[in-house]
Amino acid sequence: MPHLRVGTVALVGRPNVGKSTLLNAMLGERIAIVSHHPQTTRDRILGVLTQPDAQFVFLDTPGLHAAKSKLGARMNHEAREAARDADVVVFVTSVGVEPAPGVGRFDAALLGQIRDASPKTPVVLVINKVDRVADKSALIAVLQAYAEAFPFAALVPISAKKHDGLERVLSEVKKLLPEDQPLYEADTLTDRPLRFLVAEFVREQILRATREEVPHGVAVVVDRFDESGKVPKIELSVHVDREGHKKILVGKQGAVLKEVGSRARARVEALMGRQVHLAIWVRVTPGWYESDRGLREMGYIGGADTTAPERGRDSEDPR
Ligand SMILES: Nc1nc2c(ncn2[C@@H]2O[C@H](COP(=O)(O)OP(=O)(O)OP(=O)(O)O)[C@@H](O)[C@H]2O)c(=O)[nH]1
Repeated sequence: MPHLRVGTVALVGRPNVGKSTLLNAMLGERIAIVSHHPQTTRDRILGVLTQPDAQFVFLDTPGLHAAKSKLGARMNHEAREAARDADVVVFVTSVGVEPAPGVGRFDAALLGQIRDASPKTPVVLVINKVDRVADKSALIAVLQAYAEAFPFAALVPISAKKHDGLERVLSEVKKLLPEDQPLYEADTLTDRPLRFLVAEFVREQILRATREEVPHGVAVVVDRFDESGKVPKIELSVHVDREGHKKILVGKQGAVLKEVGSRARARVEALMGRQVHLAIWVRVTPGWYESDRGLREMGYIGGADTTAPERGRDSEDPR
């Protein structure tokens, strides 16, 4: 039997550098949610890629950032843990149209944290969004600066969006994985329960449909997942921080929520390969992300199950 390279790979980096886009591109399926808002990813999402000679088990971590709330502290913790647990860390950074020729202060701090948390774990640097750079020679100074700042196992410029350089990322990571038996069946894509993905798909569409002020206070919870009928019925609550956010999210005559619902439904149907019915309620739950209770109820503490405990329906907007 041929030896397989098998192991866990943590994708780590600042918010919004393109970690979820990279994961989705490598997997060829859209699991992690993507939006233009920083801190879109709040949980570690496991995606599995099986090749004839390797199995990559990816952890997509929330972007590391300065903690401003309990939720932020939780995300930092998750990300550091992922780096510590993984066989290989892929450190993702991104460049602007005119790349600054050094290592950003924040990246330098993060790399220090990774080295402290897991000094022996090999780290591959991925410089994403190079499609934005017209003069590619500007990347040389960036690569040099990063190479001097940290003992990376490899440095790979890519464009996750355009699927450029992905094979090279995979081949560099593969070299660093231990030899082992596969951890998952070859057709496994993720270990996340379907209900988690459904809640994430709805949250993704909300982030896309709303502006700056709404997204950080949004949590989506599956209240009921009923597969007994011909068409599965999924009921979800969207928790927002303020009455004003609810107004924005619902939109004039429910137009925004309707759009969110039908786009999310299309993704769920594509994933499940069948028709589904989504019912979404918007509820005002001020400051849920500031208390342990709130985080637990939204599924951010104590497992990834996004099913809510029973609670009163305080503010409803059935679609
Ligand atoms: N131009 C360009 N944009 C990209 C590329 N990769 C990702 N983006 C964009 O960057 C934004 C952030 O991408 P995400 O994949 O959500 O970033 P992330 O690092 O997972 O973000 P967090 O969830 O906040 O940690 C989105 O608007 C993407 O479309 C790329 O290769 N080129």
